[in-house]
Amino acid sequence: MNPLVTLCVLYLLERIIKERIKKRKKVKAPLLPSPCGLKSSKDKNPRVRLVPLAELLGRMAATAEVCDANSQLIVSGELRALHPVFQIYGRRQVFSGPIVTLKVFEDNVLVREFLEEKGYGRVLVVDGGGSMRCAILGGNPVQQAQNNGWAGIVVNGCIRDVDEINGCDIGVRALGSHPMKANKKGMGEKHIPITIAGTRICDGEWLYADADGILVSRTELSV
Ligand SMILES: O=C([O-])CC(=O)C(=O)O
Ligand SMILES: [Mg+2]
Repeated sequence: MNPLVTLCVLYLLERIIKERIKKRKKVKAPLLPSPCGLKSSKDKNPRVRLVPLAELLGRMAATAEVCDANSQLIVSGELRALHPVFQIYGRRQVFSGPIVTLKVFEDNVLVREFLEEKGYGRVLVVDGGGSMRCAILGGNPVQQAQNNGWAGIVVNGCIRDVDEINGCDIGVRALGSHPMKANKKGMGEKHIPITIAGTRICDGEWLYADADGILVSRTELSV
């Protein structure tokens, strides 16, 4: 073959292969914010993807095992355990996912707003200031969260419609239940660092929950 033709063919082949590799690298899931304290780098930034429940459960080690295998991360503060103050609700006892933080006080408008979004396997962590005077999460938004693919909801406050919530395929943790509803003013702050159950938690960190307790990790843990 003419050397010029050979060169052209090789050049074209190289371009086709490079295009294919580029297409494969594209990830469609949304990019999460970097947890506070982490440099924002694409490599360290966890991406959310839809994970089938079976795969999720298959991959997730028990929180006790995670603690035993990661003493260095505990010493450095990258892995923390929430104080054991939460009651367990919802059908999913074991759940994990990237964290979305929300701070409200006796007001549930922003809680509902978040759970109306697609969840992509995320966990909504709500600092409700520990209020024992009303419920900031009810059965309707939990149903929606289940249908929208949220993995779980952790509430530093109270919930209501417990029977309904216990029928939902999602993990819910809260301090307790209360029959009274919350205000509807829409006050609160999204995606800010919060401190609940003795633990500082940032948006974009990872939460792992099972019957033994709740862990928060700066980054996704390989299990
Ligand atoms: O209405 C409320 O504030 C809470 C509630 O019961 C629900 O959302 O189902
Ligand atoms: Mg209700």
